[in-house]
Amino acid sequence: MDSMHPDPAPAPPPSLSDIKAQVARLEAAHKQKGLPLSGRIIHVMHHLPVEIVRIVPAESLEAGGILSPPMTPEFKPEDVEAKVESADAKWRIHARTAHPALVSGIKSLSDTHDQILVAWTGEVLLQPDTNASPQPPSQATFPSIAQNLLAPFSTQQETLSPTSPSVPTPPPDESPLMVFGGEFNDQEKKEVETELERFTEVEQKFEEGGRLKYLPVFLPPDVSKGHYEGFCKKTLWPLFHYLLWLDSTATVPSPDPSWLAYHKTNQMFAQRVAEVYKPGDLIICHDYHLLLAPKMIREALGQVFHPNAGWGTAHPSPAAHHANKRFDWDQSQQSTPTNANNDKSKTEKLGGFLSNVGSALGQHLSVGGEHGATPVEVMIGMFMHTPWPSSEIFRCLPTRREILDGMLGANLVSFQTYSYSRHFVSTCIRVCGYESTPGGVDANGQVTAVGYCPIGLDVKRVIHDRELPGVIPKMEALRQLYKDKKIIVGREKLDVAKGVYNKLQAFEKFLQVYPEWRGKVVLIQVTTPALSESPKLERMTAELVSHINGTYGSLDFTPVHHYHQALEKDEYFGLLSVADLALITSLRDGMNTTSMEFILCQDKTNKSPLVLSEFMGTVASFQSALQINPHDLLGVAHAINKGLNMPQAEKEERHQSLLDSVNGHTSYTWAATILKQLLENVGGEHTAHQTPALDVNKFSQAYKNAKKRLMLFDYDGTLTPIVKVPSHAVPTERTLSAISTLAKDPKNVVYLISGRDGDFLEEHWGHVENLGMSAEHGSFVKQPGDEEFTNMTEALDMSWMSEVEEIFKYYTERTTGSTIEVKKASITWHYRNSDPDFGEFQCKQCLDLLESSLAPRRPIEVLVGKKNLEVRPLAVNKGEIVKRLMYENPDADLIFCAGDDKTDEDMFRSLRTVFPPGGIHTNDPIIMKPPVAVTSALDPEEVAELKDVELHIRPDEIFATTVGPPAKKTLAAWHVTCPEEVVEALETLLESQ
Ligand SMILES: O=P(O)(O)OC[C@H]1O[C@H](O[C@H]2O[C@H](CO)[C@@H](O)[C@H](O)[C@H]2O)[C@H](O)[C@@H](O)[C@@H]1O
Repeated sequence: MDSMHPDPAPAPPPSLSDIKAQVARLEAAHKQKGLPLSGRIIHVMHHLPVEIVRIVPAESLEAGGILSPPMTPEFKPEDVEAKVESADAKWRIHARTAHPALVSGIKSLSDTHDQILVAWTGEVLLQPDTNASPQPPSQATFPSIAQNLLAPFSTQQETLSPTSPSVPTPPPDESPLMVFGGEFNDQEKKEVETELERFTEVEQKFEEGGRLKYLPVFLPPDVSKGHYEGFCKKTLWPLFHYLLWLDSTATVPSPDPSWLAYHKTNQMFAQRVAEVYKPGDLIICHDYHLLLAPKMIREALGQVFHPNAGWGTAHPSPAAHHANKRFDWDQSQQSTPTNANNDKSKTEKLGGFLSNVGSALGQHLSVGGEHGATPVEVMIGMFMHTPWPSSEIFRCLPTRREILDGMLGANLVSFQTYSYSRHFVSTCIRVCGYESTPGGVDANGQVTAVGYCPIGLDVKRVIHDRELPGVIPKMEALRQLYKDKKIIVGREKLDVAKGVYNKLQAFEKFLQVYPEWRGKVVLIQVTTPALSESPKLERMTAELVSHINGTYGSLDFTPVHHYHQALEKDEYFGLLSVADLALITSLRDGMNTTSMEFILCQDKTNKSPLVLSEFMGTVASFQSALQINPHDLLGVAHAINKGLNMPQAEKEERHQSLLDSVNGHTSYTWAATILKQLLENVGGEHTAHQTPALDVNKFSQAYKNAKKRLMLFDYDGTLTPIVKVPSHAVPTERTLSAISTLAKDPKNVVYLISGRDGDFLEEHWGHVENLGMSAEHGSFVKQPGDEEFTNMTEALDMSWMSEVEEIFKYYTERTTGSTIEVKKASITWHYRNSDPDFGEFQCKQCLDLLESSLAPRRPIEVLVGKKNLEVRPLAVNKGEIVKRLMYENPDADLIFCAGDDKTDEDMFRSLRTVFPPGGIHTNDPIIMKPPVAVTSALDPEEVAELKDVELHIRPDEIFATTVGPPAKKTLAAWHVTCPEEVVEALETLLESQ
């Protein structure tokens, strides 16, 4: 390895067939366990891999109106001021080169799955119908490198080249294209949908595999512009590429209109997904354009999110039931037009159907199918194609929380590299206070798995392109042109993050420190315009090129050839094939496909070395490249020299290892792996089991019917939200009032069962009449009406407290912000206010120490709480207190018990374990023996006098309720999402009596 980077080299990749077999096994296992997978995947990505052209009669374009210039910089607005008058539009669809790795990856899953691709139409181009048949683009339109050789920096129109070797791609007409700047009416939307269906039918005839349907999202132009050119390119892109401070425009206005467009776009995508979703579909959202989509899709599908507790299911309404008739693939296939005559009616049917479902979605939507059926888990994956920055960078984003919560709506978030995934986890911990667990990011009990898998090339396509008949002549021409010279090649967008300027500086340094190479090496640098054109960067680049050429060139020799234009395929692959070295110096890049294409092209020729920036996703897989820090110009110069002098045997060895990596991590293996990762993270214990929302009506009815009720409440996180400082967690008036009213009712026995000490409980709850309290996890109990707490630990050895306190002190001194809460019979170490990562790390260390050194020889139990570690006597816990209360109140015919954290699970367990294993089959009472919490405080003689009691309660009269998301692992039978909902449920209950 030539440099340091944080990513481990990936293990040799499994073959595509192995991954696909794993996918099939996972799907079969899920189905067997009752998860009804539909066999469909809905992909959600920014724009369709097509270009939509609207053909309008030439005479219908006239000055002024609704057109706007396309994003290509060479377009002049004055050329395109025109408007459309005729409704008689026709459409033409072309394949387009957009994200070929992603698109080929998606397509490769069509052999096993029916797929839908939900994406924006892209800018729709307008073309006057001159009745002229389309002309293939002539060579003259795009001057070749050879023709351009001595031309200075120039700007040329970018070519659109087909993505697939076999798909028919009508060449662009030479008549000028303009962008349709208006909104689509319903008729036009239907027409575009029909054309897309027709296009995909044709496309699929040429491609292997199954069906992939394109479902366009029609964004109003101001929304699509604000979304992409605005928030995506001006805010997210610089942020994710560490360019925040390089561009003064990164200062975000407030409110940021581009954020509103981003939000709106994600919402429109989510609604479009909801229109076609069927229970059992897998949904995969792609890239930074759609970070809010996972959460919004859940919302559009009727799941509700609570910031403190994750996802729950919205209560379905009759409208929802009606709307739950889903878009059916086969039905839509039947209505796929087969000839021009029946196109219209059938497409109208489809369009009408979609818009009906869409409007119903505007109200409520249940994802569970028929009423009463168990809702099918909504399964969402998200893949980030760009880098993910350090949390220190990400936290500058004003909308950071919304973005993270949006992404965490997914079951899985996956990245290109391990280090991006690590940054993401750390960001969730630092920005949101969520926790990192072995399963992923835990957002209050809702776990999102975090993975990584580098994307690769569509190797078949590149091999095909590399062997196009036009490539060899281009290679020969280039060799002839640069006879006796070494060729260094680079091809990037002219975007600061791509590091072209640094590359030129490093090349200059190389010529400075290795004078022997002067006149013997050329750098052919091709750049394509970035969307956010930076005239400053263009100018600086041009100036530096002139400077290098002026300094190191001569009348008949130019060391740097810079072409700011798109290349013809032949030229591009020819150039990659003949090069003696590829130089890629990105300052930050999610992945980089040029380096992979270079490796594939070199397989047929020189096996030339690759000099690669260590700040790119690719680098982890390319250990055999000459890895460089692009900021270290001298280091890059040395690497160039090393590469140019490399012995052939070493070149071949390095090349083989790079080639193995390219062949092992293709776009196909990537897509199959993402699918596998998603399947590994759905239908599990956490996600498949959804604890139902507390049925308040049922609860109220049972409460009304009951003659005696046990009402048991945990405190922190149940009756009051978790806050930073423990002493600030005080009850609200509403909470006090609800609990006081319950406690006043003679039919009720009401207890707080808390980890807090008696003093705290007394201070805030002591005035509530008839309220029982259990403090410090059952170490102290105060019966309703009593004045004092009884110490249940009196007889216990408590000498361990000072030892624990010593250990906690050690960690407190070393963990800024952490504190110790010493109670009477237990002790808590809090790290909520410490650095989140470090606090968690220290907590794990401390836990290890306590469990390995103290717990085996002392009568203690160590509990991991909410950003705390607690140690309490082994003999007491909240579960024992619950048993004691059941024993003391055997005639109770309703029990409500609410809690939020792990210690409260002891209560829920006790409520279950009093019933015989295998359930109750008769009306016979349940015999309960005196529990430890009763016997431990008594002499043996007193114990002997105690009797078993008969309980008459039935499981459905017990409302064990956890506070947290439905997917939380719990023994409770019901859930509410937050403390406010506990109080609301009590208020509803009291009002209904
Ligand atoms: O059994 P509980 O009533 O839920 O009490 C458990 C512990 O809660 C308190 O700590 C937790 O809540 C604090 C206030 O919201 C929060 O700052 C802290 O991070 C949480 O861990 C309390 O301080 C402990 O003594 C209790 O044992």
